[in-house]
Amino acid sequence: MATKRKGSITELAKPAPGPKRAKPDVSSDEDDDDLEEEVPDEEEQGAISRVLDKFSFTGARERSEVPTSDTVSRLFKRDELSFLKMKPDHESRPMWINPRNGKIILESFSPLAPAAQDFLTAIAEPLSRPTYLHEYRITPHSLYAAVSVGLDPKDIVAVLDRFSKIPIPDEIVQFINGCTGSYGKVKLVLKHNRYFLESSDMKMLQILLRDQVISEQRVFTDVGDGDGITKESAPKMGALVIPGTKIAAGVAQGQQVVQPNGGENEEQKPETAEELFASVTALKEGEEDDDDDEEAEAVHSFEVCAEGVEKVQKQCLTLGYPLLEEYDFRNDSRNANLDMDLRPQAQIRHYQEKSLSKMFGNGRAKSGIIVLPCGAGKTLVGITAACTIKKSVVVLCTSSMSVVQWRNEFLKWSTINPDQIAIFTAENKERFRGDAGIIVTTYSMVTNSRTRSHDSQKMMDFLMGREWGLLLLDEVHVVPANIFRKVIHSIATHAKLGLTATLLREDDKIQDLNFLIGPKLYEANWMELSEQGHIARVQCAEVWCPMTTEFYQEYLNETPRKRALFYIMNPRKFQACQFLIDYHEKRGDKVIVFSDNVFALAAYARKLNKPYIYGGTPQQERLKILQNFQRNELINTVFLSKIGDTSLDLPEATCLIQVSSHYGSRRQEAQRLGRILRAKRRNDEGFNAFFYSLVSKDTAEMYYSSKRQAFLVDQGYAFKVITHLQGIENLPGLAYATPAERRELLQSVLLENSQNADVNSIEKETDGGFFDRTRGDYKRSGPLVKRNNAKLSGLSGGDTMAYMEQNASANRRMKVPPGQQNKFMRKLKSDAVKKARG
Ligand SMILES: Nc1ncnc2c1ncn2[C@@H]1O[C@H](COP(=O)(O)OP(=O)(O)OP(=O)(O)O)[C@@H](O)[C@H]1O
Repeated sequence: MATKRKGSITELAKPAPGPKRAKPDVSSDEDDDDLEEEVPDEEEQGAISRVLDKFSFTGARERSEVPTSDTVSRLFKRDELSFLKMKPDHESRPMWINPRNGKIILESFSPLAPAAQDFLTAIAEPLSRPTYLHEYRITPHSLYAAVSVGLDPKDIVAVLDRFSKIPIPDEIVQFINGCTGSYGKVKLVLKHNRYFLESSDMKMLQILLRDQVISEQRVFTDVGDGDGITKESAPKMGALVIPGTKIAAGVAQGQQVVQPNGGENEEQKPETAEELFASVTALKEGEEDDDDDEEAEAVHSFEVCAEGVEKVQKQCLTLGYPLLEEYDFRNDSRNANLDMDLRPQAQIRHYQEKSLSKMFGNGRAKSGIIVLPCGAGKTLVGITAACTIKKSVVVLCTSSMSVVQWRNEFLKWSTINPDQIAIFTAENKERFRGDAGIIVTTYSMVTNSRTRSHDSQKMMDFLMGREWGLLLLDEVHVVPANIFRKVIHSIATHAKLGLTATLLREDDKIQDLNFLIGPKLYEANWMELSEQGHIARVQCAEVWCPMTTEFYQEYLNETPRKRALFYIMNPRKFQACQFLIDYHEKRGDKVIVFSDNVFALAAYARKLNKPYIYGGTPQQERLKILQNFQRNELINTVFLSKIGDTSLDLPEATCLIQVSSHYGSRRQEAQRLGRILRAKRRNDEGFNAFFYSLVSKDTAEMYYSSKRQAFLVDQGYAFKVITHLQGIENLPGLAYATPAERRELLQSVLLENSQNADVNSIEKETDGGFFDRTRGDYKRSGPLVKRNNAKLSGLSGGDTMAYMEQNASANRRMKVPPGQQNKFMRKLKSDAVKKARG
């Protein structure tokens, strides 16, 4: 495809020269997603939605053109496209574009589909990609990302027209032009620890400077201080041309081969789909290396203060001029080089290379986000980016376990000297040797300022007192949480690369990543990677387990917040779990059973005589269990709480059974599936990994289950429903087979429910601390124990992740309205009021 591409990313890094359903009857404060993620701040949300509104698809068409003459068309609502005139050769073209909402539907079985898919991932957001029809949507953010990787609006329209069954609607052309006109024209550049807004279009900077929010953040620089605009010279910015400066955006636009609306130059008309796509994208990639041949263009700039960068970025987005962040690392002589290359055995896979080419397309490093499925090798992508930039790096991870894994992966894949890669966790506060190096740490280590020790503070001063070449953000979807976003600007870094498999949050803050980190540079297709054998093929099933009469009775009698334990501990669910473990162990599979609920986790594991790991399991014991699981033929099943959701590299696991989960979290479902996507035997013909979600029938769990699956279904996974497990009745030693056993189990569940109704013990895994349920306390000193009002999520391992937080609005939501407070609370309050009044 990329005929003119000169150097691959691998070479660069190698040594030179070489749908909504009714909610169940649970109280609102039990909704997981509210607990887990913040309600968007109105002001922040407004900024983004204003931009989106500015470019939204509305208009008369939407209401008037939905046909009413037949009964079927109505069902398609806004996706009813029969009014559109098809091109005569529409059958050979793979795509429809909906003029009402910018939605694109792609026939994935068309011979042109692979090329169209490559193009669409560059310009649109993938919505769903099942087997035959894929859905994408063009949004302002997706177009911003397209421009940032070097695409020109005219070319975008032209290629769309080539693939489309209908002529490109005017609305779409206007939308594309409207969104892209100003994108990528203004850049945020870090030079000598100072931030500058840079543009080759002076008028753009003038518009920005007229804005009060931006001008307040401006720093006036001395005359002759390089690129700055002085206070005196600011009004006549036309005079401020920096001679000999290269093209600002660094986005070299290729020669236009295809023209809008099918008006292509016949002589240059590309023959194949590949050529067509290459004419727009690959050609540019090749040409972009020809920077030196380009005519030098003047660049204008002004400085903004470091503390005001987030405000400026947000305001620029609001005004419709999103900032592009690029790092000219090859010409950075101020920061020391880090002697590090990829080892020869590191063979970057094609999708890894493609994602990195979006970051380094023009020889500079663009900040942004790369989205790859779990187990597809995000770590190696991050390492390759670091080896390409060859400057100091900070890596931020979600847990101390992944900190260790990241360091090990750096040592495995790169030639970095072990002295030059240091770990900053509760146990380790080393620095690297020499002028340049890598620090791997957790988000919570750099944000937790209250309990900081002397050594930690020294380390933080080190992190914040120097310039870094690259900030690698693992699991970047956690960044929009208020506690983490501050840290992004306190570490002065030239380039930021966010990595995630699941660019989704249940709140709307995922959009904030566009200005906190940068645009989404690349998103891989899960199904495609699984077909190519890079990740395992997975069979997904939801197993419906009927509730036993006695459990269902108690379930119905309980208040919504106490119901969960009954559907989790349902004896029929337990039996299904036992049966599936037995079946898969006999097949030779290695099985992981997930339970967020720690009581259930321990109860299931003990009854089945299997090892289990939760937040309170000491590090040594965890490692021992995991090693046994990997190497010992007798240990084929391990039970894990939520701590196993992410960053656990267990290539042996081939079957996953989920008995309890974090309500409707789509992200958790995807991350759990990720644990078996690394299945070692994935390349064997006909080999599948298995993912079972056990759901108690006719309970709230069914609602949550369908909500959880939404993301994976959009990625093309099909969930089968199993209503009966053949042969379960005949399993020797089937647990809870007699009414007496089931009654006993019910008693223990009732007891557990009443004991834990008043205290919510929140496990915390950060900084090596953990909640020991047997001792009822944390094993570390410091204010790590958190007790608050009854919340069932605390019974689970559900609060272990570093990114968990309760914000003010969540607390507000939990507040009981004055009239509904209990007597004791009312008395306390009135006593306090009386006391205050004297
Ligand atoms: N190019 C490659 N060649 C060989 N092995 C690779 C390559 N890329 C990744 N791997 C291996 O694939 C496995 C998964 O990689 P990695 O842990 O980086 O996945 P991930 O995308 O970070 O997953 P998760 O999101 O679940 O953490 C690792 O064992 C890694 O060594």
